[in-house]
Amino acid sequence: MPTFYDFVIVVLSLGLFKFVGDLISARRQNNPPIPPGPTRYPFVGSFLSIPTSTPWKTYVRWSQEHNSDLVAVRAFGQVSIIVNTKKAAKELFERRSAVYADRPQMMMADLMGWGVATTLSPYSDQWRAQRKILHHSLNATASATYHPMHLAKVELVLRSLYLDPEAYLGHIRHYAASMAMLIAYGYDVDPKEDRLVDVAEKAVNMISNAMFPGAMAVNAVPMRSSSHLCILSPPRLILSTLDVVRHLPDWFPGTGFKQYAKQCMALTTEMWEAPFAFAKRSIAEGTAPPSLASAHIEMNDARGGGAHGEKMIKYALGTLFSAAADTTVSAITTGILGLTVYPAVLLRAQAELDRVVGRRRLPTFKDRPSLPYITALCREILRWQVILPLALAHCPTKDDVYEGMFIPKGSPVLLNAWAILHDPEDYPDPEAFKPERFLTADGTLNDDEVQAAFGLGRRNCVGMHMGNDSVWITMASIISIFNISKAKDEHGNEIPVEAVSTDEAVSHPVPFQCSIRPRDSEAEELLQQLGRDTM
Ligand code: HEM
Repeated sequence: MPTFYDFVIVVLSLGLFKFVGDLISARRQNNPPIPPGPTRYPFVGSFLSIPTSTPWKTYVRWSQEHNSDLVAVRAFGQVSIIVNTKKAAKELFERRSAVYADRPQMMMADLMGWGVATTLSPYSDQWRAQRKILHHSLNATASATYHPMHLAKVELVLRSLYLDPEAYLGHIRHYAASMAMLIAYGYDVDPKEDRLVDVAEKAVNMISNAMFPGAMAVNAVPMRSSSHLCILSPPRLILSTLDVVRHLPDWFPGTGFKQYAKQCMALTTEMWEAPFAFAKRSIAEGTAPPSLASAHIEMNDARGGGAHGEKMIKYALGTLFSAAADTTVSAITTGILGLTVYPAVLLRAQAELDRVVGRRRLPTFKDRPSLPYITALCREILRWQVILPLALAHCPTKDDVYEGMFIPKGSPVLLNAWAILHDPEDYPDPEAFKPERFLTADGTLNDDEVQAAFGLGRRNCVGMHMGNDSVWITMASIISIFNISKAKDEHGNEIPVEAVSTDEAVSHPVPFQCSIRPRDSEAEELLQQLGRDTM
């Protein structure tokens, strides 16, 4: 990881451009004021106030202090805007979606090999081509065709939890990775150790760390505009700065980040290429199982899409794995955390399952309409510990004004999904894990599908149906078979569990211990039956 020295060098070099930045922003003097925010000092602006830990909470506080839906951080001439209310988020990301469909481009993401991913691509033909492939493969109807795969993989999760409950996180990781790899490439993941999964997980971790505020000073150098970590604005000027920084030799002080980027680039290259090469090889050998890769390669060949079309498929499917696996793991782990800390929720969920499904079989997707409490529980998981608390940064393609506040073209605009999903007006007692908040008085589901957890507007999550399916079937199945509670130490005392999540772009519960045991002999019998069927 880069050192503090890297940080100082990059910040100082950015400062050199402050004067020119001011000149350019003077052009905008006639515009309304930017949204309020923390005190801005000469030269650094509000750089020193940018929070590095749970920033989403600090942004809510600023929003309340200034009585404003939007707050802004201004540092070294660059403005980043944070959208903290549902009203403003709907207006900007949904009603003005054509303006807010772009992503800020980070030099660091590009150096790490992530610039081609659907998630981080600018609003461009490349993004449209990849989004079309993913939408075709992940819309509600397509996602329903993966239900049998979910059921088979969830049985493996249950069996693994039975045999080795302490390693629950590994079992969940295996489930999420194997679903994504199977759907995308027809590739069956090795449960013990799998090179392709290992590589992709490491690459995802590296970008998730690099995108978090304060994690990587070089994020301060944007490529085309910037992200909320990226601190300077005038694009052309920055490009020249970027060229200097990017091409400095590795021994040059302050360029430690390049090593980090190089390590990641090796991983991302393998992540894009290796599984796709596997799919192509199996097509050529006539052994390819049905997968998105084989379907899209066939369609691309039929329409003469050539090498460019194939590249789009490769990046779209590589993105599928990287976007699906980590988020799904975080959601399911959050569910286990919620049940560990709130035992009454587990009992109510088990009662519903017992009434509707009984004890002699596992729940299936067909039971979903009759299990509103389980669905409410899954919504509460996504609301309670928001998985991407600040979603992914958008940026406007032209200058804009919201309620008298100026939003400069190209500035990173962040959806504070955490703020929206923890607004006490909509979610009283927001820190508590209460699935019933999604039920009406007569016990049916209300119409709040926690959209903000999946982002809003044209760049919202294209995999939300598959994400919801994964969380729902895994939670329903685990709850129907296991009791989950706090683990005990060697003296029989409960080990306390704190519901805290990590400071990353994709936030995960901080590792915690829990006890996962079959509910009773009936559950154990069912588990043994699964063992016989799946061995
Ligand atoms: C519970 C699980 C998931 C959560 C909470 C989640 C959340 C999100 C969020 C917040 C965004 C950013 C939206 C924005 O910028 O406004 C996003 C984007 C995205 N997600 Fe998900 N996601 C989940 C699962 C998945 C799955 C399973 C897939 C694929 C199978 C997927 C694929 C994507 C892609 C490709 C994007 C980028 C969209 C774009 O930039 O056009 N996600 N997701």
